[in-house]
Amino acid sequence: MKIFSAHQIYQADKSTIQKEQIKSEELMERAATQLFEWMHSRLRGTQVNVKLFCGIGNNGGDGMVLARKLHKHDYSIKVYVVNYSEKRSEDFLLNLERLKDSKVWPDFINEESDLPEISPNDIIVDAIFGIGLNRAPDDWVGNLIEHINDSRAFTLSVDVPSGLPVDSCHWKPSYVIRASYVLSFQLPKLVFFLPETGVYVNQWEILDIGLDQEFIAKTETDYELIGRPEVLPLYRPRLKFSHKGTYGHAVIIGGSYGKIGAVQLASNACLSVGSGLVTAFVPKCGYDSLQTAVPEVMVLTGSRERSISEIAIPFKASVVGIGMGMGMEDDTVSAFGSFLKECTKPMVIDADGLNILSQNPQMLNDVPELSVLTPHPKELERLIGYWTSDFEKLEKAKAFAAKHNLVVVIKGAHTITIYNGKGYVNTTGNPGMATAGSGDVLTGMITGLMAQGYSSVKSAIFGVYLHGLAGDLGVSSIGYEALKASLIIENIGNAYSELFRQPEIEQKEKPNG
Ligand SMILES: NC(=O)C1=CN([C@@H]2O[C@H](COP(=O)(O)OP(=O)(O)OC[C@H]3O[C@@H](n4cnc5c(N)ncnc54)[C@H](O)[C@@H]3O)[C@@H](O)[C@H]2O)[C@@H](O)CC1
Ligand SMILES: Nc1ncnc2c1ncn2[C@@H]1O[C@H](COP(=O)(O)OP(=O)(O)O)[C@@H](O)[C@H]1O
Ligand SMILES: [K+]
Repeated sequence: MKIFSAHQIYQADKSTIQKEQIKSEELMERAATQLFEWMHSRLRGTQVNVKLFCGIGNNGGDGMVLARKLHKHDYSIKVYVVNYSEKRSEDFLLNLERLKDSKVWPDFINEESDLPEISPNDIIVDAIFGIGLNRAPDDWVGNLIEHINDSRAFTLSVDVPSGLPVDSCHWKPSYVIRASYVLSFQLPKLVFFLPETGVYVNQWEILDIGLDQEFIAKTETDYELIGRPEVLPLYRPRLKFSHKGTYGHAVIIGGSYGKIGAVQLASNACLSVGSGLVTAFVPKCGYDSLQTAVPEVMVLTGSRERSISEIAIPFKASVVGIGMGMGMEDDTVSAFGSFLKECTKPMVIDADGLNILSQNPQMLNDVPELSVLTPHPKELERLIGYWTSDFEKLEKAKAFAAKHNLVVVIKGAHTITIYNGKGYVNTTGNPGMATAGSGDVLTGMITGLMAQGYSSVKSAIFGVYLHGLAGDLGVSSIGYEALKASLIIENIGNAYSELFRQPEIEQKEKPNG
């Protein structure tokens, strides 16, 4: 699903209004009707106190329409207009009048007003700011937002949590609504998925307000949300008359004394995702344990006992995944540098491979184009330098990837794959995956997909998605805390199956036989 910038959403709005020959107030009515129906289908007339905090722009206008509809259906409501500016939008004013016509009189809150009482049992509708936020709220509005957050009442945000910037603008973390639930119009917003801003969004859902589909389809976006519909077309079915050679021979290079497990996890994951053959290259100390732990993986060793001091692969590998647990001994660094010079095919570089590149940036020139780098945030910072916001991080990562023609996988709760100026935001995975070795598993999976002939960027997007899905299936049986990286590997097969599982409704509708 595409992720639009605020500017693109305004354009989609405009295009819809023009094409359907409707007034903007009708689009607002449509959006707010969706909000109302969402609430009404859940509350079913329950007598709770709904307190609506509405700004003076169109987000506030949505709140006005919602209030009118809730009142019409006999809900107990109280409406507050957060009067932060004189520049009220036309549709806000129109719907303020309509609300008054239906005999609801909002309280106007300004700098001088006392903070309204909120009980933890109230339901708050947050319609103060939407995608129009262009600077941090004034202190008195910020104090009101803090007051709402402190109330611990269930808070339903309209479109976005108020105070959260949709695109890069100045904002203040304490002046953002901590939304229990966000009902966002038509398309998801990038900030829902970034570590700094995503924490304000507990759960979110998209409401289809019928924006111009043709406009949405033809608009190029900087970011895309990757879910099942996006990854299914990437899948390449296994062929009946194929053999193990069809699916490539991957080589996983890494490990050092005490860190052979990283290679074991990566090579096991590489096999489980479908690579035809996998060879691991490790220092001598890793030989016995690897052969015992994963008999399907072939093992080559260097001449040193505890670390890699030279890399020699006596056959043509389809793809190499390198770096996990490898260490940064001087010999290892020079072996890695020489190996990069010899390689021309895209590879996957992780962990110490990335750290070596950070310390020896001239080596970046030898990294084959279209290689996949899989940094976690600390490794990324070593590569691209410090950033002051997630927006800046993404821009720097895009510039870095473009400069070297690489795919950069920024790992995190929502891993983002960067390639060719675009970011692909993953939707699978869970906090149980914040555990030792889960990154090694990902590297193995991406390498294994490349071995089978998937392109670098498709391997990264698909691998990240499957990895998260395998983690989600893993925690479903044992919970977050107990998830170990090896259980992610065990669930790779289930993750593939899950991709093709029919939703239950469709299954029920299938004719018998
Ligand atoms: N296609 C859509 O997505 C639709 C959007 N609508 C609503 O319209 C909203 C956007 O409305 P607006 O553009 O009026 O913007 P907002 O309602 O988000 O903000 C109101 C105005 O306040 C000003 N402002 C920004 N930051 C401020 C600050 N810190 N202090 C004081 N003033 C500030 C801005 O000039 C802005 O236009 C969306 O979030 C959504 O709720 C719906 O009504 C209809 C359809
Ligand atoms: N909170 C989380 N939610 C979803 N996925 C997560 C979370 N924390 C970590 N992960 C995933 O787990 C992996 C961790 O990788 P990494 O930090 O390199 O671990 P390691 O070095 O131990 O292998 C990444 O793929 C990351 O996206
Ligand atoms: K809002």
